[in-house]
Amino acid sequence: MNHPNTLNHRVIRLLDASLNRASEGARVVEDYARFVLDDAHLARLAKELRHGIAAAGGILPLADRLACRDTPGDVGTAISTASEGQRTDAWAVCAASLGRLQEAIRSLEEYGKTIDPALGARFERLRYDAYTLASGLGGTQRGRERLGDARLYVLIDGSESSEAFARRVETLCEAGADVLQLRDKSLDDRTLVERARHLASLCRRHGVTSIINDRADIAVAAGADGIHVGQEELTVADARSVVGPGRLVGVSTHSIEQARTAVLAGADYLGVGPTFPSTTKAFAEFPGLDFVRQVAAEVSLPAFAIGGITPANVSEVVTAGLRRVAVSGAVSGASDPIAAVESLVATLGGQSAG
Ligand SMILES: Cc1ncc(COP(=O)(O)OP(=O)(O)O)c(N)n1
Ligand SMILES: Cc1ncsc1CCOP(=O)(O)O
Ligand SMILES: [Mg+2]
Repeated sequence: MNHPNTLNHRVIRLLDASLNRASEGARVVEDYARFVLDDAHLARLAKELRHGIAAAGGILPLADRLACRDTPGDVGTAISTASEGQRTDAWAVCAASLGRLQEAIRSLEEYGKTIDPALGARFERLRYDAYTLASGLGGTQRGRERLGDARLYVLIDGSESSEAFARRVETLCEAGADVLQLRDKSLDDRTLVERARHLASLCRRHGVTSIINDRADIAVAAGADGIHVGQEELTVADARSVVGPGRLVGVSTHSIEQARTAVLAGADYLGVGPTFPSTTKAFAEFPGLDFVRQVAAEVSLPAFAIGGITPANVSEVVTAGLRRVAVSGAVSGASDPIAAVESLVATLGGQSAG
């Protein structure tokens, strides 16, 4: 390995500038996650990345870096582009910094190899960490923009007929549901896609989000807004490869580790549960309200608590920190589904959904 003092001082100068760029970029990203999103998970990852960059750069003593620094003589300080001065909002600032961060780490990786191949490999790993962070932030941003203040998410089956299904969808849209999911494991594919088309067009008319459970192909064929996948089904990447960037991909999660993984995979929202015993689906384990509290404490991606939630217990979910819930039995099994929707919406209302 070359000792830094024996290196061409111009390479040290370049590495010094890239280290500054990378750690400053990571700080700008960390500030967005921390202060704009209130997202402890992504802020922690950005901070860890910043520290990883500083630790890898520690191979160059600060005294050597400063000795080689020549800001007044830097020909690049006078070069600027019009787009650098224009940032429409805080996300545009964060997105630009994510790009700069990745570029700076790439420069550190390539020129770092001239000091020690292991340094190049270290920055390569940090570059992948930066890509993963970007995916988590991008998904979080997209999910928050697409789902806004959506609070009540209702899962429905395909009903006994097309007409009954359309009536049910209309009723739930008018009553105040924000998201409707077609979840029917018994219908044949032709009937499923026919119901899914009804769902997509009626929801679009009412400004309600339409989701298809499990089936990315049917979501695309029907023109629905998105797909929901479980832990044993398509991964976010595989679902995304089918539905594209314009549709939502939601993921069921049952632990905080699964929630963190789904965020970094670029999910647009999370299902968080099961919260309570459900009459719709049997479960061996219940992460319950503790899991709701964990997600609320560190994830800013839209997260819907699910499982056994009713008008009678929904306030416990709100107290635990989530104002978004997904329900099935509480609405479909109610003698008065409209009243059930209205009661849930009333309890979930108030401050921002987060
Ligand atoms: C919003 C929402 N959350 C969780 C689920 C459950 O999905 P999954 O774990 O894949 O189980 P099935 O619904 O496929 O039985 C969901 N559908 N929606
Ligand atoms: C599909 C699913 N996944 C977790 S809970 C659940 C069922 C939700 O239905 P209910 O609100 O009736 O418990
Ligand atoms: Mg599923």
